[in-house]
Amino acid sequence: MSLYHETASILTGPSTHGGSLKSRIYGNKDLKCAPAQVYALAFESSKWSAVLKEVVENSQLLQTERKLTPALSILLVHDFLLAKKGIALPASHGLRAAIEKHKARIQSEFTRARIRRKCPTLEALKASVDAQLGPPHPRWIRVNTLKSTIDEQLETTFRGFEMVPTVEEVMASGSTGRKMICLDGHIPNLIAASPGIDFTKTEAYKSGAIILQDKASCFPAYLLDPRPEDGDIIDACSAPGNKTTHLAGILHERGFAQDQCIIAFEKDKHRAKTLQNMVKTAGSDSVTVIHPGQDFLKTDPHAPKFRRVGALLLDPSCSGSGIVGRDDTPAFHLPSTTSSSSSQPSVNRKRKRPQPCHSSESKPTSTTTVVVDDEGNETHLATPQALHARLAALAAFQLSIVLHAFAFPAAKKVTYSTCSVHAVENESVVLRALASDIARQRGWRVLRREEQVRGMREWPVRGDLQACDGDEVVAGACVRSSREDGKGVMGFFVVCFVREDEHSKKGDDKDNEEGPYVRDAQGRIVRDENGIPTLKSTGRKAVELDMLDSDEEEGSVVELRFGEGYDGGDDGDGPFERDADGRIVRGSDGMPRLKVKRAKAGEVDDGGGQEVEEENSEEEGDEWAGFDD
Ligand SMILES: C[S@@+](CC[C@H](N)C(=O)[O-])C[C@H]1O[C@@H](n2cnc3c(N)ncnc32)[C@H](O)[C@@H]1O
Repeated sequence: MSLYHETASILTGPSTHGGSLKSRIYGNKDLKCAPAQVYALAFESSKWSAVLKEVVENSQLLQTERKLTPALSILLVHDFLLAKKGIALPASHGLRAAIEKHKARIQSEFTRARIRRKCPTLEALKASVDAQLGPPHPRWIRVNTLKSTIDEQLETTFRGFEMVPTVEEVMASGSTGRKMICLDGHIPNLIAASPGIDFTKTEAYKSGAIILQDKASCFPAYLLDPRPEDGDIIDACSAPGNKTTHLAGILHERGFAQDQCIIAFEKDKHRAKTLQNMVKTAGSDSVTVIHPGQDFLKTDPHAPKFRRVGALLLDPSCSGSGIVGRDDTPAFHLPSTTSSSSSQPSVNRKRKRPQPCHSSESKPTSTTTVVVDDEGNETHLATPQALHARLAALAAFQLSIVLHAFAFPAAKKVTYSTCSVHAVENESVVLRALASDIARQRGWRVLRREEQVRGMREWPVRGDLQACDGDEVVAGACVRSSREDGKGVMGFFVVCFVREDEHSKKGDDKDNEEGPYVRDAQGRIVRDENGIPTLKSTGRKAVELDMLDSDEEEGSVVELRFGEGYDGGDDGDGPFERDADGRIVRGSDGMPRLKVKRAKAGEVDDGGGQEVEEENSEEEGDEWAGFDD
């Protein structure tokens, strides 16, 4: 089979098999031609196909040359007009002859197509066609802090790269061949590198020291802002594990609380294997408990093993509309086989009419909508009804995931994200979740923009106000990104929900965003030799040990490290007094009230101090779930 036949069958074959164009070509063991050659032809012809479609239709090629199919005509005309060496077939070959005998007409139709686009030269037309692809996507690389540091990577993997201040410069370097990087200004430990550079062969990639992860995909773990005092963290929909390992990296930098872990669910057993591999390579297997093949929706939030779950990351399956064309493959436009120039729909998208050179509106207009499943397989939905039904089903599932997360008793923050651009999967799910009974009962609300971690607070693209029913707070809390906004990221959406009782105290006070404890430059809580954190509000330790042990028998001193075995109580609630809702009772300075047996009246004497009260006498053999931040 010739290069043209093989490429045509890839481009017109069922795109629901095998994922992206690149993976369909490189993963195809039956290809006779070199995959790189097939990919180059497929990519370039697709890129030019809107122009070439007009050339083929207006020169009536398909009506006169019956052996040509629409796909073959685009590929052959592409090489005839634009490839340096022309059509890669012997001069006597029937397909080449079928094109070359119409040489004059094809060339004049090509000139007409250029003039219709108001491009004075071929160079201008080429620039216009390239511009339709949008700015090239940078390579986003997250340094895995479990295994390496930014400094180490700058000295090794990125040695020889030019450091520039903006991602725009990095994106532009794709066409110059220069190797540039910039440190991202929003997400810690994230690097943007020049488009097209393959890092999968590097030692750092193979060892898990770097992870190739789009910037937007780093938003959820960063926005969730996991902390030692959050207790266990659930990643509800985990595979392949980008966000699971990101959570681990953030917690590692802050210092995992003892026994604190990430609980990762993945319903699909096959994808769970990928997750297991990724978690292992990233070096986070010791802190991650994977539930392969387990449906998060079937978990019991009230099960004892989840009682310490303080935060959940939800990244459920979605329409994938934000990642269409993630391998930067443009749509493949097919010419009509009838003599009318009104064409059949393109395989992906078609333009309504040619756009002039330098037009800011020269993007193709969608005619069919593509949804991408978790494996990267694409399905083309031709009618608005089909799309509507698909999105409604997805949104119902996504909402159920959010509401299920809201039910975890100790949960105080939840992020919900999709790689969809559709409001029905994004802002609408947020509104429906907020209006739910469980959200109202338990006090769930959105984490307002001004309360978010710095990088997310400063990210400029926010939720759609109209889709939020005009609610500016909700729209501001929602974080969006799109491939078209020139920031080099994929289409994405994320929001964080918090429990009202936990966050209402913080208000707009930026100093409080780090929680109530003093932290060092790395964000780790400052503790004394006993592991006791120091409160910002008082500058004192959160709990004075000596108030516990004065009447204690030797060896029965309560250890107050996060999550560490606490043998001072068997009610599962740890050493502090709790109210009817299970919340730790505090004094006016935020100090938790101890319920340790026989402890003396060990108050904190700064005015707002409280007494350590005598409590349960059966405080043995249970674990303490950590400070309730
Ligand atoms: C968008 S992907 C998650 C990507 C992942 N968070 C990452 O960053 O690498 C959604 C995943 O959720 C899984 N999934 C879907 N429904 C689920 C459920 N009810 N319980 C657990 N996993 C589920 C899918 O199999 C899929 O692997």
